[in-house]
Amino acid sequence: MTEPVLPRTGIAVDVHAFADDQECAAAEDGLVPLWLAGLYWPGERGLSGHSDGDVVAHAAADALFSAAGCGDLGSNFGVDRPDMKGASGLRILAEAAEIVSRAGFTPGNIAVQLVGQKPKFAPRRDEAQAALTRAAGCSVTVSATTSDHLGFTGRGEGLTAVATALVIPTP
Ligand SMILES: Nc1ccn([C@@H]2O[C@H](COP(=O)(O)O)[C@@H](O)[C@H]2O)c(=O)n1
Ligand SMILES: C[C@@]1(CO)OP(=O)(O)OP(=O)(O)OC[C@H]1O
Repeated sequence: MTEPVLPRTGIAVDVHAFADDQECAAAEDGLVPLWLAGLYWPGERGLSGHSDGDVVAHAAADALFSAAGCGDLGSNFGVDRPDMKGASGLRILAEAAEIVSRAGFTPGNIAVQLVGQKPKFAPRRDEAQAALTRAAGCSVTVSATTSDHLGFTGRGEGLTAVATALVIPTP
């Protein structure tokens, strides 16, 4: 009997700290820019990272790798590769979708939840989902929640994103 071809699910979490005062002082206009869910957030303190620190895009990419059994962010992009310095989350997500497709899987959809007090995400949800969906080549939806001022996200020390993805073995 032949095995049924089933979709596969993946899961991922990404965390980045907000840039500290020293990093902001070293930045061009005194504030590290925030890149989140593929969008620039004017006036908001940015995240630390080797890349642009976009937790939403990173969690989305890592969930695709998880679903396809293609390793993870670090095994595909390294943790300090010079060519990834400042890399945008949208680039990482697009490249992850490409890697997964080459491995024989069609990305089905990705669902991400952002955890943090700010920025207030909901007003820009449609814009963010459109940018992420374009990069991934499949539907990406994003919800957001605070942690009720609890923990490191609640204290405004950083952001977390949790993601699931579905991929379908390409016939
Ligand atoms: N960074 C965030 C966090 C939350 N939201 C929206 O607020 C709603 C209520 O959040 P609670 O944590 O108090 O349940 C949430 O459902 C989101 O719609 C947001 O936009 N940005
Ligand atoms: C994306 C990568 C690329 O160097 O950079 P970081 O900004 O460190 O982000 P992280 O989510 O910790 O994943 C690791 C890296 O692959």
